[in-house]
Order: sequence, then C-alpha cells, then structure tokens
Amino acid sequence: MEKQQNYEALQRISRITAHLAPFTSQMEEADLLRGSVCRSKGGSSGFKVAILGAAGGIGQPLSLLMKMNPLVSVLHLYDVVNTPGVTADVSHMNTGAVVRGFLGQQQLESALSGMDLVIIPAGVPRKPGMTRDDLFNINAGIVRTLCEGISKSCPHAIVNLISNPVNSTVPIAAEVFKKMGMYEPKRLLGVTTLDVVRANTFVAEVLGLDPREVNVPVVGGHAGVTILPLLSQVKPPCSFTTEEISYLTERIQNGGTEVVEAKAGAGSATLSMAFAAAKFADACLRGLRGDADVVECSFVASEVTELPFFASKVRLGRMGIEEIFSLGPLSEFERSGLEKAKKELAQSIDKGIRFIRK
Ligand SMILES: NC(=O)C1=CN([C@@H]2O[C@H](COP(=O)(O)OP(=O)(O)OC[C@H]3O[C@@H](n4cnc5c(N)ncnc54)[C@H](O)[C@@H]3O)[C@@H](O)[C@H]2O)C=CC1
Ligand SMILES: O=C([O-])CC(=O)C(=O)O
Repeated sequence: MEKQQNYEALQRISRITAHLAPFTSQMEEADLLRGSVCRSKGGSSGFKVAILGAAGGIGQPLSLLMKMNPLVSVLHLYDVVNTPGVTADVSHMNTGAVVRGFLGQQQLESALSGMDLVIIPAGVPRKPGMTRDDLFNINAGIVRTLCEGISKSCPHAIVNLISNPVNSTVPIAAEVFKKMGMYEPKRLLGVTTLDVVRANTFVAEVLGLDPREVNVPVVGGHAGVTILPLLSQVKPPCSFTTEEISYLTERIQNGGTEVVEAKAGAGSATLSMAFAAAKFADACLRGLRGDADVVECSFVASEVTELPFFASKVRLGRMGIEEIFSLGPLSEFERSGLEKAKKELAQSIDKGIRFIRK
C-alpha cells in the first residue's frame, strides 16, 4: 500500500518536472522535487542570516560555522560563483538552519530579503607584499554594490563587514546607506574580532595561560599601526616587561601579514577569520535576542575620539550597538600608539568617504 502511494507520488513529481524541465535550471528542478516530497520546511524560529561572498576562503568555513549556530533558522549563501555546490554541501548538515543558495547579482535581492544579519566577506584578499589598502580599488566597488542591495532589501539588518580594507569599507558602507536614506550607525559593524582572537592567543602563550581565559581589548582600526592592543587592560590582570609589550604589539599588528606570507600567494587568513567572524556574528545574534552583557570590539561610527569611526569595545543589544565604551586609562606606550593609529585611520576613513561622495 505504502509502496503504491510512493510510486504514485513519484509519478506525479516526474510529470510536473517533465513539464517544467525546459523552463527551469537543474538547481530549481531539484528544489522543486525536494519541495514536493518534504513535509517540514523547518526554520520556524531563530534569526535569518545571509553571507555575501559565501563561496570564498572565509565564506565557506563561515557558512559551515553559521549552519552549526542554533540561533540561526535560515541561512542564505550568496556569491557570484560556486554557491550551488557550497549550498548543496552545507545543506546536508543535520542542524536546524534551512540553507538556500543564491548566485549572481540578479539573485542578490532574494538573498537579502528579510534578513536579520548580513555578513560580508566578499572581495579579494592580499598577496605577499601588498597592504590592505592595495585592495581598495576592487573591494570598494564590491562593498558599494552589496550595501546598495542591503538598503533596498533589508535596510534594518545588522551588517558585519569583513572585506578589507575595513578602515575604508565601513565608511564606504555608511556613505552608501546615507545616500540611500537608510543609515543606521548602530547596525553597521566592521569586524575586527580576529585582532582580539590573535591578541588573546599570543598573550596567553607569553603568560602560559589558557587562551580562552584571556581577554585583550584591541582598539583603533584593522591595519598595521591602527591595530592597537591595550595590554594594560588585559583580563585577567597581569603585567608585562617592556620587551614583551613590544613583541606582543608588533605580532598582533602583523598577524595578518604573518598569515599572508606563510600562505605565499594563496590568500590571507580564512580559517581563523571564519572562527572570528562566527564568534562575532553569534555575539550580534545574542544581542538581538536580548542577552545581557554581550561585549565585543568592533570598528564603528564613534565619538570615542575625534575620528568619525574607531574600533572599541561595544555592547550589543536588540538594536545593534547599545553602548560604546571609552578607551579607559592608557599607558604611555599606548598613548603614543594611539596618536600613530589616528593619523593613518583619518586618511583611510577619508578615502572611503570620498569614494562615494566623489
Ligand atoms: N576583517 C578581517 O579581519 C579580515 C578580512 N579579510 C578580507 O576578507 C575578504 C575575503 O577574503 P577571502 O575569503 O580570503 O577571499 P576569497 O577570494 O577566497 O573569497 C572572496 C569571495 O568573494 C566573492 N565575491 C567577489 N565579488 C563579489 C561580489 N560582487 N558579490 C559577492 N561575492 C563576491 C568571490 O567570488 C569569492 O568567493 C578580503 O577582502 C580579505 O582581505 C580577510 C581576513 C581577515
Ligand atoms: O591580512 C590580511 O590581508 C587579512 C586580514 O585582514 C587579517 O588577517 O587580519
């Protein structure tokens, strides 16, 4: 009896798909087939998250990690290449989130529609000898297009911007949103978590501690001297020799370059970055859910210094950023680092703003 019913159902499906085959792509046909036999659509509660650049070096492991996040009910994977494969692969994981793939700019609107959180790792990475600013010419245009899409399809979503140079791409995103009349500064966050992740790891190595128990605030921006670890504010409280401070500061500031050189032309940090981005996205989702005391460092619109954007500790909540913490007492070494950081940051921020206003 059951066999007969299954056979009839398959006959019905093949009649439908045979009729539609000339008009649908292979991917749409497979979706239709699955839709006909699946009773549960899943994804009834939780947050909707889109990853733009999901097929890339960061995008793929980040897709995997977000599929594992129990706060995510719907996961949209968008890229200009290879999303059918990544989506098929990730969608087989038996975790709660429903995964859908979107390919090419004509599908950007559908990818973004109704999203609560949009994570952007789209863009080219560095090769040895390049600075992050050398990526500006290509990545600025990519970020502009994606942010225009966000303004149209999910203007109230939280945006986590990973694409480099972060010190310029966040101001670019802000200018695009302003131009579209949709700027919500509390919802635009540049992802600098990898600097904190690295700082925690390197400091733990020096102190002989478990890196999960160390917390180093890293402020300023996300390139070279703009990355300013506040070693005087490490938790648990500790002290360093002058030699340790200069070793740690330099290693944290050059962490990205260390990976770029080790990869020798095959890109920049992807796995540690996906880990950091997933950690930051999870904090944003816990904030949206209303959890208390969710605090992370991020590059945001700010009045902490005279610059319009600055990375510092922020409290995340239902509206995005709920509080931006002041820098607190700095050591002499950190005060001088802050002056260098601000000089470079001012130029990178201005470059981003001018790219849209020109
Ligand atoms: N904020 C941070 O701490 C970090 C930032 N990054 C930056 O993240 C970016 C991505 O790095 P990877 O994943 O290693 O590069 P990748 O080249 O492996 O991947 C980038 C992906 O973006 C896609 N893409 C290109 N144009 C697009 C568009 N218009 N719309 C949607 N997707 C598009 C590509 O097809 C590719 O799949 C780079 O700019 C890199 O510098 C990397 C590490 C750390
Ligand atoms: O260094 C790069 O180009 C990628 C990056 O931002 C990082 O690893 O911190």
